Amino acid sequence: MSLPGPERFALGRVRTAIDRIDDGLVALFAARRRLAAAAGMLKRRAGVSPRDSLREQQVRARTQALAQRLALPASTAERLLDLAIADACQRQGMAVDLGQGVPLAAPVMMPPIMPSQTFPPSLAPRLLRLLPPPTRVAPLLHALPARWQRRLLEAAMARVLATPLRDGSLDFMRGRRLAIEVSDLRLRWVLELRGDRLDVVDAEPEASVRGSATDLLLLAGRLEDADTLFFQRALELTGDTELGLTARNLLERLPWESVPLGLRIALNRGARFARAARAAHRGEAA
Ligand SMILES: C=C(O[C@@H]1C=C(C(=O)O)C=C[C@H]1O)C(=O)O
Repeated sequence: MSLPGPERFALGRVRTAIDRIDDGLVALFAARRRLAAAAGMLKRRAGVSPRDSLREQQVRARTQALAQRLALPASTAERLLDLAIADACQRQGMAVDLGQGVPLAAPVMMPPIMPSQTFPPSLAPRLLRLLPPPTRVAPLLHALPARWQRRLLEAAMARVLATPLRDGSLDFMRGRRLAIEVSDLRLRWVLELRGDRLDVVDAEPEASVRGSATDLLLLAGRLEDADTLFFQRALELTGDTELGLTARNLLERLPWESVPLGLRIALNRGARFARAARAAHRGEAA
């Protein structure tokens, strides 16, 4: 196909974006399949029928409502759901039939799971192992436009670092560039203090802090301190050590009480969850 230069260039960019979306679709299907396996395991343990046509109707209705909002044709959404539900049924060892032929077993109501109810210890790691590890989530995150990733990170930092940004304890970052690298998610952002906000910039960093998503979450959620993580080589500092160490000290002294409570709880829960999932994947007791 011979296209003039600008069109060829633009088509290349569009196709790269399409490839990312396709990666995201496959990653999402893989994640859905694992969750279906978890649902299957729970239903088996509870002794209820694996097929639940009422739930399937709800799943389809929700998806159609979203498809309509996003101007996706109803027939496309329907075929997507046919595929997803057939895959879930197959994963749970059911005959794949989308309700057109064999009559379905009557749906069985499952007892609601109470918030205080926790999974028995033997079940939790098995369920957690069904979640995709961060390396599998990476293609999904890469499907998000870089601009959105930046905005999310900038908004999160503005909240977490509101107090040090106001009281000047971040002034050492002015004009300096520090990178945060999430190794297993293959993400890297270079941060610079501009005015009264930390911006994600397109430039080479002077220093980098590198760690896995779980270790960085453990640090942010205050479940692990920076020294321990550096000592275990779970966190790595490269480049200008002084800048890196000053940033680390600031993290350590971060007035945690000034971080909004909801965010603190979310970080703490997220970090605990990531730690338990990692332990389950490694086959350790969490
Ligand atoms: C995943 C489940 O198992 C089956 C598959 C469903 C789905 O793919 O959404 C929904 C109901 C069940 O027939 C479930 O019960 O939630």
